[in-house]
Amino acid sequence: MAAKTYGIDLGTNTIKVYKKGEGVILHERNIIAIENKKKVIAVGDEAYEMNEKAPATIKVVSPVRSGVIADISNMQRLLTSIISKVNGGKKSTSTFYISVPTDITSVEKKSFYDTVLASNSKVKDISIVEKSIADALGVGLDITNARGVMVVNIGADTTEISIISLGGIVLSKLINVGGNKLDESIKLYVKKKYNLAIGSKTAETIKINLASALPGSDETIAVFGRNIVNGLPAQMDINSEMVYDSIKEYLHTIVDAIKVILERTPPEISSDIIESGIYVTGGSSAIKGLDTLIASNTDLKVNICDKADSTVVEGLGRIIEEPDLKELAYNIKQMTTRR
Ligand SMILES: Nc1ncnc2c1ncn2[C@@H]1O[C@H](COP(=O)(O)OP(=O)(O)OP(=O)(O)O)[C@@H](O)[C@H]1O
Repeated sequence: MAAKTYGIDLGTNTIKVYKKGEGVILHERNIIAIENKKKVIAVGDEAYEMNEKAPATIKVVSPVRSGVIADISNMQRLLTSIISKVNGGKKSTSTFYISVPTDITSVEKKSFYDTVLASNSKVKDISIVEKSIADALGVGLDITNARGVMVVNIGADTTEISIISLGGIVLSKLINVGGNKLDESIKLYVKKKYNLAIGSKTAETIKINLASALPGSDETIAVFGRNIVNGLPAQMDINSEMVYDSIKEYLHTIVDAIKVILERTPPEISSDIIESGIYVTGGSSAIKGLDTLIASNTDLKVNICDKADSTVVEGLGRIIEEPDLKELAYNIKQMTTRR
């Protein structure tokens, strides 16, 4: 059987897979359900359906936390199952390109490599790509020239802010703020203000429907939860102003981190960024008004990207398909010589 080449973005909430010649073939939740501590009963979206609903014998686990692999053995089991699925249940010799956050330790980066290596018995080769490099390529930017660009990826547990020039990372900062913090905050706010306990999925639905980075919107949705005073199931209307109050602090933390990186950016690159603006990617960049919030606080143009939750895996795809971009990937031996 012919060798296959895959690009894999192992995010905190989602796992995305690109297959050479085909494009993005998988985009699912990065989550696994295990019965009696041993048996894998579901992975991906199917396991996510079980989250917060499963009996005590079934554990539903997210192996990536804050952008790094926190549970190596479950990540290996999940990835083994995902690779088998994309390979149609067969084992075939495969080459992998994997994205890793820049601002993590080399031990944490190596765990991504080790996980992919252990997940498939027929690994031919594994190349590593800095996540922000893949991200910028996925946006469609040419990053190999001397024009500096700024990319801000707002994901589930993390926001990674990077300045890229000449195919390398000039500056990078990873903060542990992303969509999951917003969900948590909405959950706490609803509990405190309305005595209503809601699950993480409901909090995410509220965010996706009502979150805005600016005050003044007036929308309402009905949500279901448990009244913590009488313990009974209850329904309540939640409005967008309440959601704004609960998330605004975190959005300002992201804006502040962007400003810190801008302050440290070399002047010649700053002038490039004034012209091209900031590129904002990641699933959480879909929050309404986020571009306006960042633009008004930085005086820079802000570009929110199409398919912003898939730019990293699309960028891995470009490296796989375009021979000129191969040099942006590196192997495990070169890892220690990189920043
Ligand atoms: N329409 C939307 N509005 C607001 N948030 C959204 C929307 N769609 C997705 N999100 C959020 O985007 C986040 C997932 O984004 P993404 O897939 O880029 O993250 P990830 O790669 O899994 O995480 P990380 O980059 O932190 O490792 C989740 O928090 C999700 O709730």
